Amino acid sequence: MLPSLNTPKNNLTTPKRLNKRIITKVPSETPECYTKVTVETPGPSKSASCESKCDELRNLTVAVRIRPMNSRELSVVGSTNIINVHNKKITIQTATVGSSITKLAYVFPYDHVFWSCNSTDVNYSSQEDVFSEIGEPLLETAFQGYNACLFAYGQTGSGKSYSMMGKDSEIVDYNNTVGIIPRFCKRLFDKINEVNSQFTTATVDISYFEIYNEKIHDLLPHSSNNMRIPLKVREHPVWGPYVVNLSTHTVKSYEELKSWLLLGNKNRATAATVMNEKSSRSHSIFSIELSLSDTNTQENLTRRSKVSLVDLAGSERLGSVSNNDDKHKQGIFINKSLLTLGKVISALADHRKGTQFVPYRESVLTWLLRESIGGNSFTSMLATITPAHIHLDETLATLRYACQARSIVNRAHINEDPHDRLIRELRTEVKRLQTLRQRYECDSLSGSDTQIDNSSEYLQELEDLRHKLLEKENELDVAQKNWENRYKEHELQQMEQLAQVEKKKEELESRVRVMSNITDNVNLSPYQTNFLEEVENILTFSPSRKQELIKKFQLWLNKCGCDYEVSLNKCGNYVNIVDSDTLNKATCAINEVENILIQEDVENCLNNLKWSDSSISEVDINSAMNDIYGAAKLLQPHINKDEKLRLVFAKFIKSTQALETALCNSISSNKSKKAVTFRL
Ligand SMILES: Nc1ncnc2c1ncn2[C@@H]1O[C@H](COP(=O)(O)OP(=O)(O)OP(=O)(O)O)[C@@H](O)[C@H]1O
Repeated sequence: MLPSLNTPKNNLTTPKRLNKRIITKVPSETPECYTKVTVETPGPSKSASCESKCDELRNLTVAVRIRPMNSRELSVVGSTNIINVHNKKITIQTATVGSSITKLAYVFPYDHVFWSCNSTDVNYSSQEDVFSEIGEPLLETAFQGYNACLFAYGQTGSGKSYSMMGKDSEIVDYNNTVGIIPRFCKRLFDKINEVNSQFTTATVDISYFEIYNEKIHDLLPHSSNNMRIPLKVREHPVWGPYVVNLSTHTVKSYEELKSWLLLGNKNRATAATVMNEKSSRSHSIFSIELSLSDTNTQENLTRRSKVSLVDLAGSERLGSVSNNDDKHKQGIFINKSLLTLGKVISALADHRKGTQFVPYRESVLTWLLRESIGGNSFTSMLATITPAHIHLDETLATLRYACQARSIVNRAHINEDPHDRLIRELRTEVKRLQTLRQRYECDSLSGSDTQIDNSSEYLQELEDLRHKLLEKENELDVAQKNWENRYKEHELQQMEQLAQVEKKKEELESRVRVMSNITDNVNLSPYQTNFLEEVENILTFSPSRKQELIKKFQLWLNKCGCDYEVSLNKCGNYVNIVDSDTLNKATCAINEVENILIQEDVENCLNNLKWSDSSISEVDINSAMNDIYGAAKLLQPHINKDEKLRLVFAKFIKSTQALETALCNSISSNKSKKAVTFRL
């Protein structure tokens, strides 16, 4: 059942804070048997005074659309149209109550009323009329950087989907009967193309999902299987509630967006057939995120806005759904979102209670639409009704609901970086002061204006103005400089990060290149830290070149009078050097030997060596360990088959690695530099 909203019975009192009392006088020709019922609601307080400099307060804009009677309604005996529309007001004349001849007339004022019953009527509202009245203003606000939301509410079959979407076949050709969503998207791209010429870059991201039985389903999932997985809602500390893992798609044209829209509608329809009447029981939310960057200015100011276009589930009253107890309970569950929406609207509309608790989190729908209803958004509601007398109760409920929603005040602000905002505001202020100063100066020069004299008061005023302008210009200058510094700092950080990434990339590329070239007979120790140097050596030098270098090195050493024996290590990347007198050992990389061109190079190379008196060298350890790892690798496929062996094998590898580290550490602690003096 719908929430019990304050029913406009007799002279109902509604929020006083925002509006004057609207008393509709009963016209003199109205028969006395009609009791006039007046519903008092606030008119839209456009651009109401702002508490915060950057927030704009605005009431929810509420529109009502009346669809034509359908064949079922027309076929009812005595079928009558109970609705009259006059001057943005809807009057409902009820049937005779009981045995008395008293009739009731309910009057509801709205921001817009669309009479769509007969296309031949002069005041008939077409799809385009509806869009231009309630869709177009939201598009404008989205371009200014405000969030916007439009939701359609009404009884099942009252025309919500017709108004919001229209038929898919019509969307394909974009004919006159397409609904608000395709129109909004088409105009969005038309407008982007217009503003693009003014140095603005725009990005459009869309998402489309539905809520059924409190579960969220993505209608545009990356994989069709994902549609079945219900998604969760989380709360971001800054951006508020959002759907986790909801797919978003960046679109560059209306044509591209149209295909996503059609796919989403198809997915919704497919689910509807599977889940029995799902369409009228599910809420669908189509979201557009618009990002506009002003590339004309140095600061590249960016504004972002989110537009939510919502087709709510049909608001069936439970009494009309079923008398069966189980179905009744099911109905309560299905309508939970609408019940909570009613509570939320009631709480927000009731300003008398001040900042009372608003139960947003009682349903997924209200939680997700928190910012749209009573938050940072310009929001419109489209209530749809049928004029048929058989749906009087439903229609009255919808109209009361809509009437109450008019009292909700949203506080919206342009979504931009606070610094961008400061610069924008200062620019506007400077512009205003400049115009003011120019006007004063012109008036003063022409001296024609009798209003202005050259009295000291006037001169003082002009001086104050100049002073204020100078102050604001300085403030703007500082703000822009701060911005520039911040931008430079950020750019520097990015460059550093980029350099690190490049370095990593180079290293990885080198590894990939090396790995793809390494032959099977080259074993690399998993503990080698100078991996690249090691493998570069393997790749750069052919075996014959290495032998050549060893010979050349030996000759240099002999020539310098060093009694050292040199040989290549097993892997072919290091040169083993053994002092023939002491048997101390040292190693150097093969590329160091290649760099030796003159005697001084030999001296440098030998002086950098670390000598070890241990009987084994680091190279010996590496080579021996490589043999162990090689053997282990051969055994691994057999070991992998047995769980116990795998465990033992893992322990073995771990302790082997520990041994390798310990051996290497013990050598390096024994290493010492040795000054080499040549006996020339
Ligand atoms: N303004 C209108 N002009 C002509 N036909 C309309 C209008 N509004 C609705 N209809 C027709 O009424 C029928 C029901 O409309 P629609 O499906 O939009 O209702 P609904 O409120 O979305 O229903 P539900 O809640 O079950 O999804 C459709 O056949 C639609 O074409």
